Amino acid sequence: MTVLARTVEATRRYGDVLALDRVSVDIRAGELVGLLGPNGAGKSTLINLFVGLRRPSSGTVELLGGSPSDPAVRRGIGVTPQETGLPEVLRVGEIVDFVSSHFPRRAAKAELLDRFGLGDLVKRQIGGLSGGQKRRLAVALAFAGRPRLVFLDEPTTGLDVEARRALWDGIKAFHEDGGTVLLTSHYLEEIEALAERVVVVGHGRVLADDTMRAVRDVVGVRRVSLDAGELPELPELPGVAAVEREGGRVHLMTTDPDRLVVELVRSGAPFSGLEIRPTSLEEAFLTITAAKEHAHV
Ligand SMILES: Nc1ncnc2c1ncn2[C@@H]1O[C@H](COP(=O)(O)OP(=O)(O)OP(=O)(O)O)[C@@H](O)[C@H]1O
Repeated sequence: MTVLARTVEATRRYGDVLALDRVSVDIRAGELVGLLGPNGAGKSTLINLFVGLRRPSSGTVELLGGSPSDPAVRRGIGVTPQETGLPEVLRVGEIVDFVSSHFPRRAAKAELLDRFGLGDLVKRQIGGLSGGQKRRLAVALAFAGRPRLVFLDEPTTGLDVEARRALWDGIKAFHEDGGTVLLTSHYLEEIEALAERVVVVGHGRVLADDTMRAVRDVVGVRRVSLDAGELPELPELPGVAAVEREGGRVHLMTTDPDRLVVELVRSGAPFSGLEIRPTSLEEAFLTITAAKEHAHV
């Protein structure tokens, strides 16, 4: 499958800060990739390398078969950064025309605005839009030049559920037409709802890069919950990656729930209300991050 963007062993330092550490990632044509990681993991830095806003300290970055620093290459992509400032006095239709005019291929304005639920606002000044409408417009503008590849850095931050869904629909429609997307998000359900592939980053490193299902399966973390009654401490149990307490209820994260339950019964500790369930992506991701951190200590 054609690779549209690629980093090979890309490292980026800001002074003493190692924001990205030998990251190799391929974005292939037609993929919708979610980039997931905690604050400061290096997600924005990776996007900035791909779109030519930053250069790697070492390693290479390729974009659409060329260099991200080439403006002709960059015309093939669309970007919505984390923070956007749009001129307040321009009207919605005017800003779409302005942005589209920089590209050889332009999206149909009405269709673009409809896709992001902005169809009725074409004549509205940007200063008169709500925060959610502004954000949707900023994301819609990434699609104005009919790009092959779109980078969205936390596209739905600050949006309510309805606005978020309108935005998801716009992104999905682009992807269903064959478009390629790399998006970062703090909303894990967003990555789960949109992306087929997840790249998990932490401390500038790629911790996992696989299908959503595989990332879960590889981690394979299950949550074993039980009521431990009056017991102040549970006995030492094997394979527990993390423990959470909620009143009298204890949640144990483990990759081997069967063995844990056997050992729990063997220990003779009183418990009730046993429940085992798969973890959410967030829990899985926190567990991988914690495990890798542990491994590097
Ligand atoms: N311009 C800069 N100057 C100095 N340090 C920077 C700069 N940009 C980013 N960093 C640092 O690089 C690291 C990675 O930051 P980056 O913004 O890429 O993370 P992120 O995963 O996008 O975080 P967030 O989810 O908070 O947006 C952080 O430690 C950050 O403080």
